[in-house]
Formats: sequence, C-alpha cells, structure tokens
Amino acid sequence: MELRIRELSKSYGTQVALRNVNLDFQPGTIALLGPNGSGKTTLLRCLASLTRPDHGQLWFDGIPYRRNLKLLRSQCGYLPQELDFPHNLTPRQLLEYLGTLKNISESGQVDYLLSALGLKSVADRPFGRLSGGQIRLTGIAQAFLGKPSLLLLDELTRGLDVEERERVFALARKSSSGRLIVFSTHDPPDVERFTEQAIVLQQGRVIFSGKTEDLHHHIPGYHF
Ligand SMILES: Nc1ncnc2c1ncn2[C@@H]1O[C@H](COP(=O)(O)OP(=O)(O)OP(=O)(O)O)[C@@H](O)[C@H]1O
Repeated sequence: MELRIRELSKSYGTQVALRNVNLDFQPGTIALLGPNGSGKTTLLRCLASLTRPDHGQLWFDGIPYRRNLKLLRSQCGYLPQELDFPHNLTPRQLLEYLGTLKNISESGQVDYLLSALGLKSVADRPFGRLSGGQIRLTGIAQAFLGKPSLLLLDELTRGLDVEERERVFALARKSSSGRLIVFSTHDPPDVERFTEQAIVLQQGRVIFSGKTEDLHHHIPGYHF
C-alpha cells in the first residue's frame, strides 16, 4: 500500500485549505498534526476520495486515483471527525449492516472489534443511550471493519478517556502490519506513544514530514 500526492491544492470559495501539497506514504502509522483549520480534514478527505482536489494528482499503488477509485474505496477505512448514527440503531446492528455492505465473509470480525474496543457490554444498546466515547469507539470499529489496507482516521482519540485510548492504540498496533494508517490528532502524547512518523500542516502547507523525534528540532515547542 503506497500513496503519492503531487501538487495537491484545494479551496472552498476564497478559503484555501491545501496549498501545493507533495507527500509520499508507505505502510506504517503516521500522525497528521497542525493547528485548527490547517487542512488536516481536507487532506484526509482527499486521500479517502471524498473530496475532489482543485489541482494535483493522487496515486494509489502507482495508479492514478481517477482510474482506480473502486479499488481504493474497497481498501479504505475512514473515520470522520463528526459521527451521527441513527439513534435507534445499536453498535452491533450498525457493524453487521456495514459488514454486509463490505461483503465481509469472515465471521467473528464484529465481535472481535466490539471486544477489542471494550464495547461488548453496550453492543446491543441504541446509540441514543450511549456516551460520546462509546459512539466514537463504534466509529473507529467501522473504520477497521473489513481489515482495510488504508486507514484514514480523523481526530482518532477525540473525546476518549485514557483507557479507551489505550484500547484504540492496542487495536491499531495489532492491525498495523503492512497497512498505512494516517490519523490526525491535537494530542502530542498520542503521537509520541503511537508512532514514529508525523506530518505537520500549517495554513494548508506541509511544514514538516519526518520522524517524530525530529519534530521538536524543527518546530520548537510544537503543541497542536
Ligand atoms: N466545507 C467548507 N466550506 C468552507 N470552508 C471550509 C470547508 N471545510 C473546510 N474549510 C476551511 O478550510 C480550511 C481547512 O479546514 P480543515 O477542516 O481541513 O482543517 P483542519 O486542520 O482539519 O481543522 P480542525 O483541526 O479544526 O478540524 C479552514 O480554513 C476551514 O475553515
């Protein structure tokens, strides 16, 4: 799984979200950092083929996105920043429904994810009666469903407590082999504990791409 981005730009009206972004991704786990409004969500949405850039090109395993959208989407798990599941549905019903849409034949995946993320006891409770963290964890479970080779996770740990974060990181670590996981976060400890690679955006530009241990040298006192 490799992604390549060249000269990617995206504006919303007069608001520039991404400016001439060039990046190469190989399998691994990469943190996407930057202040509010720096373009993280827009970049993740372009990578997931949910937002069409104004300029530039993206390649997935050497093939331009526009020629391979079906394959890309079948191999991509996406966690949006905002989640709003039907209030009368339960996590298990949602995951089983999405599993059917994704043609998942392997039985036990839904149970595995519910268990790995600590959702077993609320799996049959409607979303209307779940906490924000439990809803977020279900969102994370749906992204991992089907073992996608590309995981794009926007504000991965937003609203999660310490234990919930640990479960998410444990699941991601177990699932990381051979996959590309790109997650955005505002939480430096997430970055230090979870990955060795980071990309930093500022006003739509890439201002850092490299090892997290070098972040402090390049961006003293970084804290997004
Ligand atoms: N649908 C939209 N319409 C207009 N402007 C938008 C839209 N989506 C994003 N923007 C603008 O594009 C810029 C980049 O936004 P984006 O959401 O990609 O940043 P972000 O780094 O994910 O921010 P945050 O950390 O606050 O989620 C911001 O200036 C934002 O206001």
